[in-house]
Amino acid sequence: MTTTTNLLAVRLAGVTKDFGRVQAVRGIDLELHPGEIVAFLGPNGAGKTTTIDMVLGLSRPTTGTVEVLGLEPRKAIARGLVSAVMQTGGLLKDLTVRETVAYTASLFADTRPVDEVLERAGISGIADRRVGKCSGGEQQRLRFAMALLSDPALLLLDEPTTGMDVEGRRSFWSAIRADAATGRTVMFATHYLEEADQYADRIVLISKGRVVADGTGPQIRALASGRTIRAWLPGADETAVAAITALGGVDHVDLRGESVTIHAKDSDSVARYLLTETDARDVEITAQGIEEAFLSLTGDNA
Ligand SMILES: Nc1ncnc2c1ncn2[C@@H]1O[C@H](COP(=O)(O)OP(=O)(O)OP(=O)(O)O)[C@@H](O)[C@H]1O
Repeated sequence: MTTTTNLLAVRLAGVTKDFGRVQAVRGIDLELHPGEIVAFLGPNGAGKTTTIDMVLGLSRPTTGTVEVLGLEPRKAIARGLVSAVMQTGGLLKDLTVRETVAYTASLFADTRPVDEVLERAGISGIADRRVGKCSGGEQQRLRFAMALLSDPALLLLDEPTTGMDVEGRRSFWSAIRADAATGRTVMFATHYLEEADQYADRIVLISKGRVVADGTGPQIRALASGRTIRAWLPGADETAVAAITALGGVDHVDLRGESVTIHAKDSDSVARYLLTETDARDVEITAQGIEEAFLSLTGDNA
């Protein structure tokens, strides 16, 4: 693999991208270090594909700069430093898995051996199978094998497991993780918090074209660790809301009529307060699910 010591794998500085009046990316600053596996997590339309396309040199930012291994993206691609695993296309059904990789290898001057990339992608055992007979997950591992031919320092994957079953997903990611242990930088886009949490070293959460959180899986999950407390609070008004908001660990209070909904890290002290200091009734506490927390972090439950 081409060494990239001390160079950032990816650097985005003040990047925006407009499509006419649509602001797909609204100011992203991001640095990926060599060897990191980074999930780009966000809901539909967050700007994941737009950003990945800029890193791949397929489009240019409206403002700001994108660098890949210290180079302009197109230069990095031309030097074989970057590969992508796309979701669809590019496979001929009648070729076998090995023929597909060998054919792709024949288009380039200098590649890793076909058997080596088949092994790395975990598909040596199905090398003689026709592509048309491969499952969606096997076809994705084949695309991964093709992407490894240039031995890229950076691998980009845009929602690589969409439509795969649980087992397909698991084998796909175990191949990616085993390969990344060699020092390759991997950046992947996903909708799935679970997938980001399980397979990435770092999660960059994006929403509406901006980074809204950046951390390890446990750090992102901690952001999502709150509780929701609902209660009936007779005579509740703005003063009551202010008193609850002032309690430690309360993130958000919403009052509709006399029904109050509180998001808090410390649900016990909120419940204690409601039951001892107010006339609250029907106090109910629920754990904030990971998906619910994700939606509240990305502001998509508004
Ligand atoms: N070529 C284009 N022309 C106009 N608008 C575009 C274009 N490409 C993307 N957009 C818009 O930019 C926003 C971001 O889209 P993008 O595809 O980057 O999001 P995403 O996070 O990858 O979403 P998904 O998970 O659905 O793929 C969306 O509002 C989308 O409709």
